[in-house]
Amino acid sequence: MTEPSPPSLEAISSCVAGYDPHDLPVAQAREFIRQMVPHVAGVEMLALRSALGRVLARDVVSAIDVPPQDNAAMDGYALRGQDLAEQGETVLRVVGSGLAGQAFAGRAAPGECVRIMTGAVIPEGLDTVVPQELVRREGDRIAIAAGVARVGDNRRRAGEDLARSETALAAGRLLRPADLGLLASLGMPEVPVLRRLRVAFFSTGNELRSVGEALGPGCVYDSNRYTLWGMLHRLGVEVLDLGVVADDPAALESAFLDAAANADVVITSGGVSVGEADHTKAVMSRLGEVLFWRIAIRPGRPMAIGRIRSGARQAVLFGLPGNPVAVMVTFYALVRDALLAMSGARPEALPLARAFCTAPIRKRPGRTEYQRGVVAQADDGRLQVSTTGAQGSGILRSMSQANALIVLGHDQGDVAAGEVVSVLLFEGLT
Ligand SMILES: Nc1nc2c(c(=O)[nH]1)N[C@H]1C(S)=C(S)[C@@H](COP(=O)(O)OP(=O)(O)OC[C@H]3O[C@@H](n4cnc5c(N)ncnc54)[C@H](O)[C@@H]3O)O[C@H]1N2
Ligand code: MOO
Repeated sequence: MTEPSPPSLEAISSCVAGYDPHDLPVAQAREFIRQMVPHVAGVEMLALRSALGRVLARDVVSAIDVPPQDNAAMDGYALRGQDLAEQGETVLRVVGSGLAGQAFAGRAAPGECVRIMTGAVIPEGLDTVVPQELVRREGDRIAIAAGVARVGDNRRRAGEDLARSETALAAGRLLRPADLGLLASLGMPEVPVLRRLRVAFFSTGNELRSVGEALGPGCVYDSNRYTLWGMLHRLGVEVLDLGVVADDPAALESAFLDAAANADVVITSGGVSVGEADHTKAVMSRLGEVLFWRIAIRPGRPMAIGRIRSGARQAVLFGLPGNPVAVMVTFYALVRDALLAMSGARPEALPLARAFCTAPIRKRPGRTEYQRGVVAQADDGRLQVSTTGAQGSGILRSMSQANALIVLGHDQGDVAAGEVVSVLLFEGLT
């Protein structure tokens, strides 16, 4: 059997309404990429802790009730709700006690109750737990005032967290700390996850020097491999750093072939604009099916997208612009979700918060802008945002100082002080 060949880039572009490679709105670029990227196959079983940040390969269905039995939510006394008097005091005899992991073995008759601790199984026939703070104890009796307890209080039901046969987590879930705990609560020592996506990356440009090297005249240090490494690492993909590649056709070709032979995705930075010195675009085109877009985005206008072949293998290519902020913005706006989808994860839209601007922002309609912002809580409790200052796409400091991206939509014009905008917060709890 042969694998069906993926649709050509031309076929995909004809399916994306409003596709214009010379001025491509971000939404259309994202839709194109969504249709283009294949998904990894291959499942491995991992010990629970090793599965953090990995993609669940199959639905996990609970084989047990969690909790397995009705149990107490408070330290106090388990009783029959029916015994609670509507008026006056209810007086009950204490006939034993139940601890978590050591249930009360006897039976409590009407008019009797059992001392119980949080997590202990509620004895048969009893249905209500009254916290000890609400009870007056005298010898082997307790007295409860009318109205302080109702039938069913503080009873945690069997299966109320997860019922047997219920889907606990669906395939495609990117496993977070709570998920590891949930799987552990089902007693699962191992979990099936998809293999990690392999992403190779390198920087192009003769002016680039690696950290630790001396800077010659006209040279700059290569920062893109560090931001890219960080963003990829956080996504949980396997990263393959192929270094800095000189702007030389043979060196570029060998780097692309190496990358495509060993990875599912190749990400480069630099050499995708209109400059004369660059061989990058020519080599990309020779080795695969590659489009050179001009996206209606700022920063990050030029970008190469396509597929590169190495023998029988084919890798998806993202040729990001060289400017350091453009690399990060295009990664978050266009590449991140694609890598998650390729990894088999169900895409979850990044949460956009709303904040008011402390100062006006200039914005031209007809492109999506991602300005670097600092979000803080204003005195009235609302979120406010201000830009980090100069927004040039070579000013990486703006990204480092920011704690959010201010996302100004395609049709948005100038923003007035006090106007509310969308912000993409960098840090979350997950
Ligand atoms: N005439 C035009 N010039 C430019 C255009 C345009 O449309 N017409 N677009 C500009 C935009 S927007 C961008 S973005 C850049 C993208 O150019 P390239 O992708 O070809 O990138 P380079 O020219 O190689 O580099 C741009 C800039 O970034 C620095 N750089 C590159 N790689 C790294 C790295 N790994 N670490 C740190 N800095 C890096 C490089 O030194 C350049 O300064 O083109 C504009 N020009
Ligand atoms: O699109 Mo470029 O990234 O602004 O400099």
